[in-house]
Amino acid sequence: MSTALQVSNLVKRFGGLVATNNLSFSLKEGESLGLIGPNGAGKTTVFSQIMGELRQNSGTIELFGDEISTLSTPQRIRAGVSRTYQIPRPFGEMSVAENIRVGLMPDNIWQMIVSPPDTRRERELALSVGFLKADLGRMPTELAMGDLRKLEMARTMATAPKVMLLDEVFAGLTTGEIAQISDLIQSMRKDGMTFLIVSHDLPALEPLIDRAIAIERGTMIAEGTFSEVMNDKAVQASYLGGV
Ligand SMILES: Nc1ncnc2c1ncn2[C@@H]1O[C@H](COP(=O)(O)OP(=O)(O)OP(=O)(O)O)[C@@H](O)[C@H]1O
Repeated sequence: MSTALQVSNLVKRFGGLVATNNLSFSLKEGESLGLIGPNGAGKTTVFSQIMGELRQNSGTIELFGDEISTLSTPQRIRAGVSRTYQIPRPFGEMSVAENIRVGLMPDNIWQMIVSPPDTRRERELALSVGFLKADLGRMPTELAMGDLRKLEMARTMATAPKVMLLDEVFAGLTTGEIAQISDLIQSMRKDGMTFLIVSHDLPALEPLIDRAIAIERGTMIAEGTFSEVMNDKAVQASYLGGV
């Protein structure tokens, strides 16, 4: 199995704060890795560097063997990595269907102008995350947090990623919605999708991952199976310290 994502010796500083401290980890194709750590540990900052929304001070990020650090965010999305946001970021003036359409847009500007929207695929993606047909025309302002998170998933899936970074996809969801998104992630795993998942909902996270890494103040403190990481003394101290 080839390596999908390789993060090596990543460092990110915000002034005097070291938010990512010489962090290295890799994901094999089709693997699902949990990234855990208390509030402020630096999880979202890692996602932002992988996507190119933040530039690392040093270190490398390789996607399927190619260094992607010099690429723009849209170029990285085209290369096959896509993320959801902890705070959903829909286009406010666009409906559910139109938000998904943005993710489905072809790279080529001319194709974008001449191709009609793929409404069948928009509907398919919306239904797969749990929307009803009647929801397609709804505007983000009408959506509850659970629906906004579902829209994040659908928009991310629309870019046809090979590696998906999921940031707190369960926050604010009902038990039923968590089950629905979990089922969706599991079915994508069966189809070979590679995942890096951040979640404070550890019971929901556990069945979705093959391995976990724990970070504190940007530094990796444990790596292993979910139970190995959760039983690690440094991880337990880190969570207790964060309460
Ligand atoms: N743009 C920024 N400028 C300055 N400091 C930042 C910036 N973004 C994040 N930080 C700091 O970097 C550290 C890591 O933040 P980050 O949001 O990555 O943590 P996190 O693990 O995702 O937290 P949470 O679980 O609360 O979402 C924190 O101390 C945060 O205050």
